[in-house]
Amino acid sequence: RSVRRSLLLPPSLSGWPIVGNTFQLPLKYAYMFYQDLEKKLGSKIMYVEALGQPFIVINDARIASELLDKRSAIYSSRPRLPMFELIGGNQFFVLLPYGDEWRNQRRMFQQHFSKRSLPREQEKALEFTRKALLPNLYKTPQSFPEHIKEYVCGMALSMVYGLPIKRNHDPLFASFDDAFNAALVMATPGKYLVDIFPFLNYIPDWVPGIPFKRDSWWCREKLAKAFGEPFKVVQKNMEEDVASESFVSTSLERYKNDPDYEVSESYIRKAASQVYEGASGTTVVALKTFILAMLVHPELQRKAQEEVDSVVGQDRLPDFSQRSRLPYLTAILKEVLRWNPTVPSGVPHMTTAEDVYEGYYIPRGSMILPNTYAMLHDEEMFPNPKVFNPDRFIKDGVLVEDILDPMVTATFGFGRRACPGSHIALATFYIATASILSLFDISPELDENNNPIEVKPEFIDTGLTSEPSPFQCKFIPRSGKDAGGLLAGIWMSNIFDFSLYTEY
Ligand code: HEM
Repeated sequence: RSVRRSLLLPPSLSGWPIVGNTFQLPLKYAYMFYQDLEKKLGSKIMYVEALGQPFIVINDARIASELLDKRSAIYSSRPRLPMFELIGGNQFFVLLPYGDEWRNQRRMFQQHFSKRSLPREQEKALEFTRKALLPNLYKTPQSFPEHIKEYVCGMALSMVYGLPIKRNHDPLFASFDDAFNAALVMATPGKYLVDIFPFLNYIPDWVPGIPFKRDSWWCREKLAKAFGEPFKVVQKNMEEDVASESFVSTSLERYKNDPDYEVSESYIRKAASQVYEGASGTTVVALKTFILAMLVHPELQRKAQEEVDSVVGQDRLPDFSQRSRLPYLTAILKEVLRWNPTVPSGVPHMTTAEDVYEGYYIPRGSMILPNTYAMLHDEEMFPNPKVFNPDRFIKDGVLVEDILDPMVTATFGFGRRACPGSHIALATFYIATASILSLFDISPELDENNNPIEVKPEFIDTGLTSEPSPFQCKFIPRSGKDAGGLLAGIWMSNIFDFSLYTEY
């Protein structure tokens, strides 16, 4: 029996019969629209409805935590995206509904990528920073967006499959990118009628000329090939006893005596694809936002460089031992995550039972949108939220505690679905940024008359992330530092495994 009785839904826009608010809701920059809507409705929890689907929008971190953290037993499912399921997108457990398959894949992920084993991932991040990111920025700085992407994706692939990755243009990147781009285009909500009318899914496969079926087979094959091939290589390497430690090899070993081995193997293969997907776009966006912030605020860049130099010194590169002694850099990284929230609309959750919150009725099957952008741009908590100002997070050289911390709250989601890779993301974010600041000045590119090209920070809503609009800049080795010598020292050292950059 419903608890609804005479309860009201959260404040809402008035809509039309049947279609509800469908035509009032924007497809792009929805997080800004909902931030404005909060002012109109005077509430940080709101209700909208599109074609019968209820949405609860939450603009406040406390409310999000009350519901998604504290009542996570009923707030942890995901909405179904029929086209995404057809192309095999449900192999990414980020999109699986709450249930056993999701639980099993997430458990496998957390067994390998636990906080306890962070030092292993830190070592990998350090290695890729020093042997891929920094040399690439040194040699061809103008291609920095490509270097950042290859750095993050290479590291993710190495963590997952343990296969050697080339420093540039590894064939695995192309195959994964190709599959992902195809999947992203197809999964754009509303591109195919099946997303709006899921019953179309029941048209038998033999009926000719159904575009969504044809396209979905094509894309499914691409995804299966991209994720299947490296998985098979790891299995072969394990048989020959030459596999490196990775998520796939350790998980296959862990479950080898499982009576349901075949099921576990398929979960491991699917969960592996998730790491690449989870890590790549998000971490790349955070790093690009950092570069943009440093470019347009040279005075803050200088201050952070001074701090890094004073702790790390002139003749070596940063490592993880200095992390806690760099509070100003930490404040900058918090501000980067706040200024341009990486996943501004959050990833939607779905309720599996009806609920009541502060007298408002929350229907079962509601899509819950934790509006990260609104939480991190709350004017009361963060005055002038559009201004990049790391001083919000630090006072007299000490990190302040009575402020919402974007490294802990909102950025990485909520409750049982919160990002299980946040510790790896933050470690990568730290080591990449500290190393860049230590070795390079990020400065404006010059035009044909040798005048600095002015860059205005702008961000594009890609559907999932908020990506800085393309911009140019230069990475100039810092004066007084022997950047080339420091990098050469790393290449000569035998601490690192050079096979990392052999051909795949
Ligand atoms: C700056 C970097 C990153 C950001 C901002 C980010 C953010 C997020 C967010 C917002 C979610 C959804 C949380 C929710 O539903 O409440 C998520 C889920 C997830 N992330 Fe991340 N993430 C980042 C990096 C990573 C990395 C490096 C990995 C892997 C090593 C990763 C793996 C995952 C996985 C597996 C999920 C799915 C969790 C589930 O549905 O149970 N993420 N992430």
